[in-house]
Amino acid sequence: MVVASTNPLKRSKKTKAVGVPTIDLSLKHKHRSTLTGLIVEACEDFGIFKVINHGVSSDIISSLERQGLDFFAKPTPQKHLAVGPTVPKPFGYGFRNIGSNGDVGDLEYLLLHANNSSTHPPLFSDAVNDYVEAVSDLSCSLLDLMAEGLWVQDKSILSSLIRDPQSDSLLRLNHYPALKNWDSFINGERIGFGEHSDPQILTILRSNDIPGLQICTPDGLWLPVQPDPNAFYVMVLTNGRFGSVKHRAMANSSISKARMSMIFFGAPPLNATISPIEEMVSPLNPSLYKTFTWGEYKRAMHASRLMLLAKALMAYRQDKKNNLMTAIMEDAEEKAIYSSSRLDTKDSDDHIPFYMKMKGNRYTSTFQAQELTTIHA
Ligand SMILES: O=C(O)CCC(=O)C(=O)O
Ligand SMILES: [Fe+2]
Repeated sequence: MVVASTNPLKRSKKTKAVGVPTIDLSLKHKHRSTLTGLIVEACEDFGIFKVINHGVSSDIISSLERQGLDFFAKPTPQKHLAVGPTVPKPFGYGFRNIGSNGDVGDLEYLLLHANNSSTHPPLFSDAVNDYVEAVSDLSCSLLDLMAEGLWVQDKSILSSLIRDPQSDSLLRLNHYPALKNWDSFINGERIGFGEHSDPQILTILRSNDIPGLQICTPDGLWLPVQPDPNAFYVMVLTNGRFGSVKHRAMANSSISKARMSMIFFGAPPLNATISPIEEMVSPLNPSLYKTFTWGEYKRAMHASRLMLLAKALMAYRQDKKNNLMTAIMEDAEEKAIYSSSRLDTKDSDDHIPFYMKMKGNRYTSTFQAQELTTIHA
């Protein structure tokens, strides 16, 4: 099955070409084996591909897009209210706005549990459900094709995890507001969503026509991905053979239009055991990871992140005068060097949104200092 890969992506020389491979799903019936081969190649060489003729109705996509944009256009208190006070963290509405001196540009988002409608904004729950159903089906078709391409005996071994009613799949809407004026662009490129690899089985991303998404090549070069509102971008991972590509999103550089991306993360149920697909393991290609459940994996990621953030907060408090948080920390286990970045001057001490980069596992996150204090106490 699937596990996160910390290995660099395995790519051949031919992947130097700029551009992401396109997978035409209309070939599914007549040219199936060609298609499965192309999907496997795209996963191995790029870690990302674009899907066209995917069969998801444009009405379903535009309905969620319209409702999402209406939601983000509301004043902030109403956005919090619209998702409801009972929604447990981390679901609901979040924002990241760390000001003009910070490393991160404007981003706000809505994070929903795909299978738990209590996390869906009641105002557009139907649009969310329709979209989730359509992209889950697409994910399952792609995973079945992938399994076929890998000559895995049980073709539905991956898709059955997503189909499971208990699957831990998520839906995220990211909103990158338009620039207020060209002056806000004087600092050049700003990062809207820092570099990371998604940990789930697969990611299905769709954005409107405003650019922003970038992927990282094995040489460390950032390549912009051309936005295509009629297509989906797919990232997949499994036992180091397919590495989910490292990516980031730049803050919006359009003065007239917001960028909105809608991202489905297909994940197993929390209690599902995560181990490599049997056919992928051999004496020459042993399992890279010990077996654990998806829930255990998520908890471990969360714990290491919290530890890091607690340290960063303490460093920030010690070095508040110049408002620059330079917390360089060594993680005892991983010996990874982490660096963090600047904080907003405008927020109060107890409520500091901050952003940091962990070089060790390339995870970028924004947390509220308030939450941290509680956790740390
Ligand atoms: O908004 C985007 O285009 C990318 C966001 C992303 O990578 C994520 O939400 O995991
Ligand atoms: Fe991502």
